[in-house]
Amino acid sequence: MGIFIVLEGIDGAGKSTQAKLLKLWLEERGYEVVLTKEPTDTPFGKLIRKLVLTGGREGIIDGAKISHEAEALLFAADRAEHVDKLIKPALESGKVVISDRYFYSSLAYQWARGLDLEWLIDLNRFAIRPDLVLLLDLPVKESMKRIRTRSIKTEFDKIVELQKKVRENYLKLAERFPEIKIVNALEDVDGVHRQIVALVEALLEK
Ligand SMILES: Nc1ncnc2c1ncn2[C@@H]1O[C@H](COP(=O)(O)OP(=O)(O)O)[C@@H](O)[C@H]1O
Ligand SMILES: Cc1cn([C@H]2C[C@H](O)[C@@H](COP(=O)(O)OP(=O)(O)O)O2)c(=O)[nH]c1=O
Repeated sequence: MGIFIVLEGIDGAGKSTQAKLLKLWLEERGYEVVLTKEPTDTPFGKLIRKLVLTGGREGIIDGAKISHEAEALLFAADRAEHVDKLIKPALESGKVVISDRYFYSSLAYQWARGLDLEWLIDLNRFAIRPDLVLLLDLPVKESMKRIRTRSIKTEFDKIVELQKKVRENYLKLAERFPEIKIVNALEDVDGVHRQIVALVEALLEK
């Protein structure tokens, strides 16, 4: 059976940067690595980007923003296919799977939108639990600097408010799910990579 590692964190935490570095580090040590992400690049993921990530401008009914429940169901549908068609087969063939976001994003973000956490956990019960979840944690003001969010003031304040709630949710989830390990994402790229390597080495030694 392969090894399943997930990177989580608020927008701009450094997940994609670290996922690429971790893939290289593992490949240099002879592991076969599949790097993937959620939302995926399948039709499900494309639909999510169209309906959800455009701020719902292209909502199903005359551009109306879709409900948070429908959003959660879309992310879960994308994940069901992701697990069935990519993650499970890759693990069964002994590969290391690194996913940039997974069901913990649904818990942190959709919970921040006011949905019931237990419902969200139930909705994602099919999702196989990773061996290690690397939570890249940092203050929102730093992450916002990194992604240089360009938006009008009111929008920006709303984004910051949401990201603060999401960060708090992730930290609460880390108390509930032992597979989540907190990484100080404030350090420079190499400093964050070194923290991640230490956690992955500990996992590989198990
Ligand atoms: N440790 C770091 N310190 C400073 N900037 C970083 C760090 N890690 C990534 N960045 C930069 O921050 C931005 C967001 O990084 P990215 O990996 O895309 O984050 P995410 O995938 O979590 O949204 C990119 O411009 C990236 O180059
Ligand atoms: C996977 C997932 C992501 N999200 C959110 C987190 C991010 O704000 C957004 C995905 O953005 P991001 O991870 O940056 O993907 P992309 O590289 O396509 O921009 O979707 C959820 O709300 N729930 C989920 O289940």
